[in-house]
Amino acid sequence: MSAGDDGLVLNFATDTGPTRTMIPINQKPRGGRWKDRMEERRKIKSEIWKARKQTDRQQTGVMQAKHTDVRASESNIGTQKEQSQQALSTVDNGNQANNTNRRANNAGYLSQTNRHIVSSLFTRNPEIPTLPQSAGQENRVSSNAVIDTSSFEGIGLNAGMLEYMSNKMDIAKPTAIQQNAIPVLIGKPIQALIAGADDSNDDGEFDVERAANVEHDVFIQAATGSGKTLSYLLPIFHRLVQAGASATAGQPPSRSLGTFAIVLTPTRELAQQVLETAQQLAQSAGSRSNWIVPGIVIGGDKKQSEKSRLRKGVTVLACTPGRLLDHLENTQSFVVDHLRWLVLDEADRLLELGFEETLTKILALLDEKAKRRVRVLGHRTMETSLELPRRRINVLCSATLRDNVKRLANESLHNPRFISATRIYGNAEAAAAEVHGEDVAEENSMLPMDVDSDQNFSLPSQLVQKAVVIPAKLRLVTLVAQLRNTLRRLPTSKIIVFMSCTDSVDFMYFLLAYGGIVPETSDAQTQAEDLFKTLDSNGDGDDGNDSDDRFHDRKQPAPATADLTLREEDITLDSSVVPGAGLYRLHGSMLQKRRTETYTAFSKARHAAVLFTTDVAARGLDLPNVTSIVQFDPPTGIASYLHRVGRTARLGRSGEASLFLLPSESKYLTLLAQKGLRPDDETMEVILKQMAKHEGARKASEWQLRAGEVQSMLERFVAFNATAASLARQAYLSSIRAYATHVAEEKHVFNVRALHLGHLAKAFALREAPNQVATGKGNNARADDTRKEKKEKRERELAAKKKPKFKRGNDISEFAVGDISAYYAPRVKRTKDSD
Ligand SMILES: Nc1ncnc2c1ncn2[C@@H]1O[C@H](COP(=O)(O)OP(=O)(O)OP(=O)(O)O)[C@@H](O)[C@H]1O
Repeated sequence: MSAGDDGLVLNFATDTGPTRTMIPINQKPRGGRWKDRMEERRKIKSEIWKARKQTDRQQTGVMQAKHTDVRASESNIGTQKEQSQQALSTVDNGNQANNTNRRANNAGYLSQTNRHIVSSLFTRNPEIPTLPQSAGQENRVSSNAVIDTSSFEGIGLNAGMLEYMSNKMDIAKPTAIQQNAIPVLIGKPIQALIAGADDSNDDGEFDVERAANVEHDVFIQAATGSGKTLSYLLPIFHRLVQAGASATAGQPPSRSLGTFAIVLTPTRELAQQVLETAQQLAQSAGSRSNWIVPGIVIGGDKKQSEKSRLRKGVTVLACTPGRLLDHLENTQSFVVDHLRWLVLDEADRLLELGFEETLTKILALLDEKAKRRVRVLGHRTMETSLELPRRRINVLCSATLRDNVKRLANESLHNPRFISATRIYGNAEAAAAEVHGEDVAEENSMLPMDVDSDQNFSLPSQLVQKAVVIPAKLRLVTLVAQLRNTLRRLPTSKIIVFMSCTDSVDFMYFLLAYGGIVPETSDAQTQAEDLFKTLDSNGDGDDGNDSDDRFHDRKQPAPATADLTLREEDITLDSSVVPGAGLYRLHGSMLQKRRTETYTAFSKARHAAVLFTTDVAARGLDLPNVTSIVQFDPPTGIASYLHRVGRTARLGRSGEASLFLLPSESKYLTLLAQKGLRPDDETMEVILKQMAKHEGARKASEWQLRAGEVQSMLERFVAFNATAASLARQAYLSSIRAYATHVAEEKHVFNVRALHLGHLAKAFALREAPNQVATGKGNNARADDTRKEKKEKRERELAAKKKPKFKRGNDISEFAVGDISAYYAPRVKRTKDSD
């Protein structure tokens, strides 16, 4: 093993051995004319091929049985094709039935003569196991839609706001969670209290217990896309508007009173989204409520401008935890004396991202400031005359009810109500008893005790979930097929594709943008392309009628693709691989400005759009009209599954979500089933056949040919474009690293050692054997690595260093490539997506 090698490199090397048919170096024909050498080479290969043919058939028995309909046979192939193959002499497909694939594959490997031997897409794939029976998702009736029989007026919200909401925001009726949460948060009881009594005890001191008996903290738990944001923002605005309206004439409220409500979110995008909703509600409040000013403080923005915003006064503040704590500690002009609401949105994600300590500090600081103020001024201050809650109301929102969320609830909520879409749970006595550690009747408990915390989440019932088991080699082409099929069915679809790391996002974004453009080729490559065309136009034994124009990829113009790079400023790119779709990408390593622009652009897109993203977009983001989710890389943890698929089927709309799994990962469906999630199974074959059918295949059996063509097209692009090649390698490595970070309970399903790394390379359109990926050196590639090539490579690398392809927001990306040994002992933690 060389110095740079390690276990993984060994793994790469040994893993891929059986898939190749290579000419041993000592048998390589040398000297003589080029044509003679090619002829000689062909003969040697043919010998090796024959020897292995028998083994191949046995090994590929399962896949073969499924695909016997591939009808092209060796005997039908015309003389011209034979000659062309001799000239190409690149791919050994290894069996007769897959001869049609060879034609496709040849296209991708033309420039790779005597470099790499790549196995066929459909051979030597692992067996696809029979999936556990899905429950059949019959209940398609929407579970998170608005309730037709209810109204906001009935709940008692401000009439002026309701009119604006109905006219301008198209929000006229509440959802179930809003119907339950808003009345509790409007806090009618406190108005009764203010009318008759105060909250002082017999000694004249402020009686927290007494106030707590009428102002409830709230835990809101409801399905994704059920309108949780409005269920806490509407009551806040309603009460601020009411307070402003009832203020005494001489003492109108002003923004200088500081912040009345803080909404903490785990990600910057979510904070942005909360801000936008708050701004709309501020508009709805009318000109008399001009003092209600929403604002935002998030990491990634200039702190100075945030400070000056806070100095002017922000009434309702959306923020991420790190930056909020920073301002609480360091910004003198940040007034929280009158804070009346603290909302922890997506509480489970806040905890998952490791914000527990930050939250504890924030809560302690806010409590301390509140006490100091009461000590100095007494509780009868200006804002209490504003008919606002007497103390800070804490609200926790979550779509799941995991143990850590329960703990946070117990620690941070006083006298809480547990509110779900179907019930309001608990009461003050029960809550108090719970807080004091006493046994309480189950029906009175603050949080339901009978539920398994993992199971206690709900998905919209109208959401159609699917699982597709796909061999590694076919993942990429199946993704392309899935996207094309969806856009054909729903031409203005918005699709989100979830990936495990930022490098994969960057790669897929770039690949699907430019990968369908036929690259500008060198003379040798042009010659090879011509041969491929000749081969096609002369028939190849299929039916003699093949033409270059059947599949649109070949009609693409041929601009210079070699110079294409990934540019930070490209918020969206038109896809050459999924025609008609605009592509977007979003991840935690992008500059905040770009993240915001992307989020806004994707949200506003009126055309077909595909967003590649990490889990940064999984939680809470309300991206309107998303019709489909594709989990290209499986989620880490069930909660992540839930939140990812929850980006569609929002507010009563329909939606579908597909989960891509490797055959070795199909056990994941059992894990999902244990949590009550039973996606329908769909086969890769159906997806690929659908694509072929719509793209010119005349016979059902041509689906493999079509898949091969698409794969070849993408591999060819990666081979010819330096940026794509580099992105592909980075993505390949980073995704394996990300794979090693699956949670402990799932490690037996997502075992990095079970990955076939050679096959996996194809999912990144890579033709290099993984050992070359890992070390930058190949076995037989180096033979023709001439001095000139090396010099060119050095120059390219130098140029790339001078002119970075794109600037990263942070120093390290999520799972950025680093030390290979980190696969087995990952040292870099996931970077936080916020702050
Ligand atoms: N009553 C309503 N009528 C019409 N639209 C609504 C209503 N309530 C909320 N919406 C809209 O529904 C979408 C989803 O709301 P929201 O993002 O608050 O859901 P959520 O429950 O927080 O989802 P998640 O759990 O994924 O964060 C938003 O676009 C919001 O404006």
